[in-house]
Amino acid sequence: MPQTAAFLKQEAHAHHVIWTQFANKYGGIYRLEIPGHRFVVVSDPAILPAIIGRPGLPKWAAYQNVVPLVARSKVETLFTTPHSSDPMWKAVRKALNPAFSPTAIRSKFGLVVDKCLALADWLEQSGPNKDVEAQDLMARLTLDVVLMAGFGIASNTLTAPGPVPLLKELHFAMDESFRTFSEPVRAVVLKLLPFLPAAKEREAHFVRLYGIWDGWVKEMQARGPPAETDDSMWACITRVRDPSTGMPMEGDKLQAEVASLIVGGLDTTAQTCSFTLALLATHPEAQKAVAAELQSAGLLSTPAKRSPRLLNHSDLSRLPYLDAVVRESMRMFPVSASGLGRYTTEPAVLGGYLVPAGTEVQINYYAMQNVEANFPEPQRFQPERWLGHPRAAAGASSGELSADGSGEADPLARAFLPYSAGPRSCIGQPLAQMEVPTILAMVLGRFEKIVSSPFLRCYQTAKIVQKVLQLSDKALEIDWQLCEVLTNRFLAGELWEPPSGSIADWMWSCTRGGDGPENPDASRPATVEIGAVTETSTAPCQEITSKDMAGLQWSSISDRPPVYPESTEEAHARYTAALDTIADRHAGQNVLVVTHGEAVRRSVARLLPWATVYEVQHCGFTVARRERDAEGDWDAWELEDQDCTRGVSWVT
Ligand code: HEM
Repeated sequence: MPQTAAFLKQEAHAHHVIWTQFANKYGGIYRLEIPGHRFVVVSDPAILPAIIGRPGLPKWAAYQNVVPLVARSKVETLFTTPHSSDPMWKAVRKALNPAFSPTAIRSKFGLVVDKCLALADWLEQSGPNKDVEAQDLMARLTLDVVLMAGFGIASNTLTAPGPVPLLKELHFAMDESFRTFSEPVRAVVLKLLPFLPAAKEREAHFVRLYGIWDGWVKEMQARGPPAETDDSMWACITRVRDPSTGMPMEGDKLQAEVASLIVGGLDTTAQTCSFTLALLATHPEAQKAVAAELQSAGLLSTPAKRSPRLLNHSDLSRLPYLDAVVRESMRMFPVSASGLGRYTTEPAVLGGYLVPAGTEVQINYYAMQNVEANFPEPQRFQPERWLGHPRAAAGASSGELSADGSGEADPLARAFLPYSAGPRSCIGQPLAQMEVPTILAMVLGRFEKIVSSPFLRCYQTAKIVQKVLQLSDKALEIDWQLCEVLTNRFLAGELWEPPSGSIADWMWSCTRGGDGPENPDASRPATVEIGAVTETSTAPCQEITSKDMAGLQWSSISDRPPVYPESTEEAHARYTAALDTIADRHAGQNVLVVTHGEAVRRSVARLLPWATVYEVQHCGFTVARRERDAEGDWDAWELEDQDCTRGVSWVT
């Protein structure tokens, strides 16, 4: 254990990264001294059984810093109790087991799906141009899930916009808890001088937080004793009896146990999802592989099948690539990045070194999962490394740890412990392992886009398709760059005005109800066939009502009309540039572009320069795709083979 370092030089928030650099340099166990603390930092999985196996080392004192998150007084919870030999800890853990049994978790699957659908609505209503904070949305979703699944409390934060009081107060309290450690003097000053504004503000936050916990406990108590068959977390907690008194839990202890399950199930799961989404957003090839997997399982929303079948529980075991993505994300960004702390009450031999009593033993899971020794090219997001390593074999899912640390034959699984292992492993792991892939499969499978020319016939076609595919209004964008060439032949000159007000005031007034060049098919019903569904609109040129207009949105990239008048060549260049821009803007999505025959003809001619397009029927379509190469650059566009049933035909 050769290393002594000055903690004060380290950036507290990034210490897991710095400690990982030390692990790369000094190995799987090293000593670190900071004023008042003597640490041993461990990232060698072979040493873990002596630390977190049975009986293992007790949790270190810093766990007490999180008690104020869940209770005003000093009480122990499942999470903070130092020793796994503690009779009360044993009683709580045992009582809670039924809440996390396979049957119980399976019964909550529908709830998670419902919450994901609420998230889908939220995102669709926000539209593509509004930035959303993924972590906030995931925290809302996981809060709604853990409150309802565990405690029967309807929080519905995904249907109520605005800040969520619990999240606000909890995150303040978490920050305070961290500052107790990183700024110990501040904590003492605020305690000694309660009249300081900062101390008063702090107190007000905590009062509100305890008020929320208290309110929920009272709500549950008001329901009366849970039924015997009830295996919710709340029901299980009410069955706990203190081994020393035989009495049920009450007061702060009861509140703290409830609150720590909610806290345990919240940011952990939410951050796992948002890290995974961030990694997929920055690795389009992986995103595409997930989409392909979802598609082959019938779970991806596509223009041809807008509403995929609803995810069912058995799908979760049939999505190996998504599972690999989640594991890779949890490897790179374990939510317990800063490590788990234990301490030695007596001299202990760890990794061949004699560690004196009173040493803080820090398990650095982040390092363990990010050092070259355990994972080749650890900085690379490589879900493929997990393919062929079944999840069941992973230490993370078994929660077990062999006595010598070598029991796990799979070397990857052996060094992958995002839920920890042994008796103090995450009790919520079965719930999280169902929740995370469900959320991701539903989020990644659902979203598609329609971008339409603003001309009435395109808009109406797009509207019909949108309805058939059950897309929200916000999924339909109008893009000026897709409109037909702007010459006198198509637009009556006297109607030309830049779109200062409603588009209906000027553009559609020249086409509404008429049968001139804008509406060659005005008298014919428009029929759109998508998959098995056929939608017929009997009046393609009927008036657009203000209700239709309500959800209309202009594409943020091309909300200005093209120059007028423009030459045919200018219009051709515009169509093809527009397609590229739309594709870039919606990379990774299936986008239906509704435009004019001439624009379709030009686009096909650009992709197949040797071909002559001889027919583009009304509502004819074709499919273009492009892929990224290994460097992340786009390959050339490819057009799917000609299919005469689609109404776009060419000869080569
Ligand atoms: C992706 C999601 C999750 C991750 C990565 C995660 C990770 C962990 C880890 C690493 C520990 C060990 C902590 C230590 O020894 O210091 C732990 C413990 C714990 N977790 Fe989780 N957790 C997740 C989800 C949940 C959920 C959904 C719940 C409950 C609803 C939960 C409740 C708990 C509790 C109560 C403990 C303390 C167990 C004990 O000491 O007996 N966690 N979790």
